[in-house]
Amino acid sequence: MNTLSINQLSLVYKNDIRALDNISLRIDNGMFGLLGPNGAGKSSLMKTIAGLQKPTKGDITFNDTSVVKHPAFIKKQLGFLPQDFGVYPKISAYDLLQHLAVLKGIIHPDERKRQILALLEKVNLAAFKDKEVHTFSGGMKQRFGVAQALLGKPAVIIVDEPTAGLDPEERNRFNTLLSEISEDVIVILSTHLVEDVRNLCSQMAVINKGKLVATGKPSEMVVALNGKIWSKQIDKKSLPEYEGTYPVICKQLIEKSLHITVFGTEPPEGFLPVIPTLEHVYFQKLKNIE
Ligand SMILES: Nc1ncnc2c1ncn2[C@@H]1O[C@H](COP(=O)(O)OP(=O)(O)OP(=O)(O)O)[C@@H](O)[C@H]1O
Repeated sequence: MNTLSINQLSLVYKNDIRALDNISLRIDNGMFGLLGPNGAGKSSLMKTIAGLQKPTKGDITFNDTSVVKHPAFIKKQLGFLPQDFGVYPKISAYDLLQHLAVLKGIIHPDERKRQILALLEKVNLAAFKDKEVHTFSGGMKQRFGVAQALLGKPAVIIVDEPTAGLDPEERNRFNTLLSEISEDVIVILSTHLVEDVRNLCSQMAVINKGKLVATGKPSEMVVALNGKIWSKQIDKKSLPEYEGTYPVICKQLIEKSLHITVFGTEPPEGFLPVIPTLEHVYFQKLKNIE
């Protein structure tokens, strides 16, 4: 079992932006979803976990070794799948993996070849090993990204917004691949797609403005909202009035009419009960509605 322990972590950039504010989290094997709006601090947290930048305060330990004091320790055991690789060199998928494997320190040629072929098989790209990666579809590029992240058998894999720009079928295939991988390692999935976290992650955290606003098991967090979510179709003009009266979690246009969802321990007048979803949990925590 691997354990990543984040202890009272703060990060203030040179421009005085407090990107992380006293975050404490424990992450074990399996898929961990990191949710938050743009600018919440997700990338800052992932870069700090990866040992790419030092926090201003606090510590991160991976299997009891400090990542802050010994960044090389985690770097050796980490696979990173960024949102976008930028431009690919004009070489085949196999040759690119070869090159990246050397950079990762897989020095033995036979071991390198064995790992690369096994990974191409795993991500379903074996038939395309001689094709140049820049000719791949979005989904194929993401699967190639998984293959490169898995080189060297990492114990921690960080994926940043991996399904952005994928069509639904590619997204499904990619998500299945991620969940297969996460059985024996830590996979941290940073995203703003609540549905992906619901489908894939056994643990999650919500961060907002650098602060941890919630952490737990998605299924338990949803159950905790049972009997507390209510919805009503309203007239657009009366929205400000409703917003002034009730803790509104979300607003949704359904077939051109406006529906509002509110949080409440008692049923509000004229509202109907709604089965809670992780999206309700997300907005409730972001808006700090109790
Ligand atoms: N290198 C940097 N120097 C200064 N400020 C930064 C730096 N990187 C990020 N920030 C700021 O820190 C805050 C958190 O940014 P971060 O990129 O970690 O958020 P995020 O949750 O990953 O957002 P997104 O989903 O948009 O990538 C933002 O206000 C951002 O402008």
